[in-house]
Amino acid sequence: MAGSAEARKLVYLVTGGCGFLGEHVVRMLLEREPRLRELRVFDLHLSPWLEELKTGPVQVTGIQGDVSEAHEVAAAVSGAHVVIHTAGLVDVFGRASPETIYKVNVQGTQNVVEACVQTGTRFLVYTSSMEVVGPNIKGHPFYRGNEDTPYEAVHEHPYPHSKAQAERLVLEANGRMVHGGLPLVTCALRPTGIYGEGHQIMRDFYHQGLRLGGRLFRAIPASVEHGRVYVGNVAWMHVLVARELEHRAALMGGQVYFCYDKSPYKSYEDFNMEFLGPCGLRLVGTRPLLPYWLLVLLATLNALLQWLLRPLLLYAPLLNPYTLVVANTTFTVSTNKAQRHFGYEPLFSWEDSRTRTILWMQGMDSSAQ
Ligand SMILES: NC(=O)C1=CN([C@@H]2O[C@H](COP(=O)(O)OP(=O)(O)OC[C@H]3O[C@@H](n4cnc5c(N)ncnc54)[C@H](O)[C@@H]3O)[C@@H](O)[C@H]2O)C=CC1
Ligand SMILES: CC(C)CCC[C@@H](C)[C@H]1CC[C@H]2[C@@H]3[C@H](O)CC4=CC(=O)CC[C@]4(C)[C@H]3CC[C@]12C
Repeated sequence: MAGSAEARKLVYLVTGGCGFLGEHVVRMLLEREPRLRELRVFDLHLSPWLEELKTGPVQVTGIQGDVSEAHEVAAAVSGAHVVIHTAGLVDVFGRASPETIYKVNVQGTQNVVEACVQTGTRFLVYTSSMEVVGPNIKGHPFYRGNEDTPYEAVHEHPYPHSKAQAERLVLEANGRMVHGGLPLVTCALRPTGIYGEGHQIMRDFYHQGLRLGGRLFRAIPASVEHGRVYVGNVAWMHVLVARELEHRAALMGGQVYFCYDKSPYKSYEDFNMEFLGPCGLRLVGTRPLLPYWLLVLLATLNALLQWLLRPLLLYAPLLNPYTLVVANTTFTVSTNKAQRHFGYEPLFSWEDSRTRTILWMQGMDSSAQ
């Protein structure tokens, strides 16, 4: 009877449901949560593909709204059993002001928590980030660490700072009484760098490579490991956590989990080449072509130009002092906490994840011609 009309009783809300990760969470819920009756997709901008999802057995409701507007959030949350809060302003390039980042990421999350409390929603899953831990600006390596590995988290950049504050709000809300007198159960998932179908930065690297005659130039030593996780597995973790929070509230409530899978440990650039290579690009150099001090200089120059040009135009290149430190500092996780706490196993093998990402990139290539 799984999936039949009688078994379908739950209402889920996914904030940021039209984003890169959000879309995968939405599609995964429709495929793998047979108890779903209604799926609310809340986003600043609703995507056209939502319409195609409205023909199935689950009622899919698109809600155009802003997480920083408390009344809009409360209206969307009211009557939902579970909230998966993925909405966020992902900006490490200086496109948005620090104030806007805080408003969306911190105030928006506070609004979600308060809406749960006011309206009686008991289960809240928050998409946090590896960035709440690091890499820190001192460039300390985090080598295959887990949720308990000590690390000096120093947040000066608005994005990681806002994600850390938001994560704390979510975890501190665990156990608060919601309307109706039952306790709120919350937890936070911390993906490392997500990749897969729809990944904008991968798209940017691909187009940059095409502009450079099919070449990219190595900037980071191959020995610097950067944690990556496939978007389908991150979505699957969200679906599992949302399902299991009810049954394992005492164990999982207030906990953080890194998102991990079997993606190999590699440098940021070598990992990208797993997909860009089969699309015809080549990474030039076995060692960085430019010395590190020159990259630091260029990154600083970019930051200066951004500041000088701000009154006239938005200059926000990929390279800045923050992204250089993140890309140039080892940060990888090795943990089985999600497996121990709620039986998580990656749904997609590394081979599947790789193939799916390559096919997406090749499709993007032909649709651009
Ligand atoms: N992309 C990555 O590598 C990682 C992302 N994350 C987190 O995962 C979450 C999703 O990130 P992505 O899918 O990569 O980003 P994204 O930018 O593709 O998706 C974010 C979604 O949130 C929506 N949104 C932004 N501001 C909003 C607002 N004020 N009200 C309502 N909706 C709003 C956007 O319209 C977008 O659809 C974020 O919370 C991010 O911090 C965490 C770790 C790594
Ligand atoms: C040309 C440079 C030397 C290399 C630029 C690469 C950078 C743009 C990216 C390297 C590492 C990425 C970040 C990392 O994967 C962790 C992240 C987690 C998040 O929650 C959001 C995205 C990001 C900050 C991601 C952003 C791009 C990089 C900095």
